[in-house]
Amino acid sequence: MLVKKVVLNSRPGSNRVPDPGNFRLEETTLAPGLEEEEVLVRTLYLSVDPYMRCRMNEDSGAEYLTPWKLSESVDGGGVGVVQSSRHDAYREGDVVTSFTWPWQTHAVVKGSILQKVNPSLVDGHLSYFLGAVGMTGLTALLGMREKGHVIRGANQTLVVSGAAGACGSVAGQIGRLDGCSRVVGICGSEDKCKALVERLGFSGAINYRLQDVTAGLRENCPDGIDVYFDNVGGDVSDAVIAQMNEGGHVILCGQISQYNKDVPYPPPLSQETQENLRRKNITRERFMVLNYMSQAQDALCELGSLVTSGQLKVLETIENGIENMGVAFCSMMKGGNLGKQIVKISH
Ligand SMILES: NC(=O)C1=CN([C@@H]2O[C@H](COP(=O)(O)OP(=O)(O)OC[C@H]3O[C@@H](n4cnc5c(N)ncnc54)[C@H](OP(=O)(O)O)[C@@H]3O)[C@@H](O)[C@H]2O)C=CC1
Ligand SMILES: CCCCCC(=O)/C=C/[C@H]1[C@H](O)CC(=O)[C@@H]1CCCCCCC(=O)O
Repeated sequence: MLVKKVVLNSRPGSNRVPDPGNFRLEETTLAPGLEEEEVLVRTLYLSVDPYMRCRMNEDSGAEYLTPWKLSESVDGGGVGVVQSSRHDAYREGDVVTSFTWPWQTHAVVKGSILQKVNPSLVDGHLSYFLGAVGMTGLTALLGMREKGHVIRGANQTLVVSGAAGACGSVAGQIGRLDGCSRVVGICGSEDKCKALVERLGFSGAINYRLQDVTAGLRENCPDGIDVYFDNVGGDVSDAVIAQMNEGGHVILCGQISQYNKDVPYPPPLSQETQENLRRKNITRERFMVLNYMSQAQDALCELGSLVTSGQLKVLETIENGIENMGVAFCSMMKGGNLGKQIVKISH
């Protein structure tokens, strides 16, 4: 069978913005037949995610991330359908997902990398398994619950950076559903600010590209900030932490503003921000969703029922075609996505 695949064409270098030309589309032939434990899958949707920027480097900078190899198939989150199987757990027609799905139109994979999913959990919106009812939704839900210390009725203000993205858009909604009295998002466009307030029920939104973040926070958070879901790091996070209340909590989810720079993860904080954290006794704990997979099944069921009951709104940006994987990835890294960036590969 002739299939299309995306390989890493070149590395951007650890201090540069990635370019779609860093990826290359190739054709390859899948050998007929399957070995024992193997599964032939057809790809429906692929995910592009910020951590992939680190996998483009020769040294990913994180112990749990392996660098992609030059001229080899790239991989990440994917969802698809089983076409044939020699693994006991999978049958033709099953919908399956994986964190390490090859960027190919079809692929032969080991059954052990797959998990079977139930389409009724997402009312048939299978791309949600890569977003709100998948890895980024889990990150938002479990990150808020494990590190946010939200107490219903405690009149807490939550601020979310990267708020119109995949994790941020769900984290803000979970904060509201769990009882925060004010939820303010920080993001990079007027359209995104509008979507946060009008579609997702955020109390306010700040466009960090146009507005002074410090002034915007003073206006939107008159009682200070109790919980901060941090997706971006850098200057935006310094400004948020400066207005946090005594005993507040930072959920250190990601630091995308630093991923095109040659710095370790998590990147070092300024002296002033370190001093702010210490003086106000603010916790700032690293959260990594992969460390909480024992809670994943229950959390995914909760996310699924919040979505299907309409309590959790889902935002997605869908690009079409495997040839556009690099375009979609680079666009997401620059803020081209509203909600989860997905690429549709086949029907
Ligand atoms: N800890 C964990 O287990 C996990 C962590 N993450 C982390 O969560 C964060 C969000 O990921 P995800 O939701 O998938 O991605 P998003 O859907 O949020 O997409 C990335 C967004 O980052 C914003 N951005 C890009 N550059 C900057 C910058 N310099 N300053 C501020 N914002 C910027 C852009 O939005 P805008 O228009 O607002 O600039 C862009 O849309 C990332 O840091 C990621 O690494 C993700 C999954 C799991
Ligand atoms: C170095 C920057 C990491 C910032 C945090 C982040 O984005 C983490 C993302 C992971 C999250 O915990 C769940 C995931 O799916 C992301 C990692 C995926 C791991 C795949 C590993 C594949 C491999 O390296 O072989």
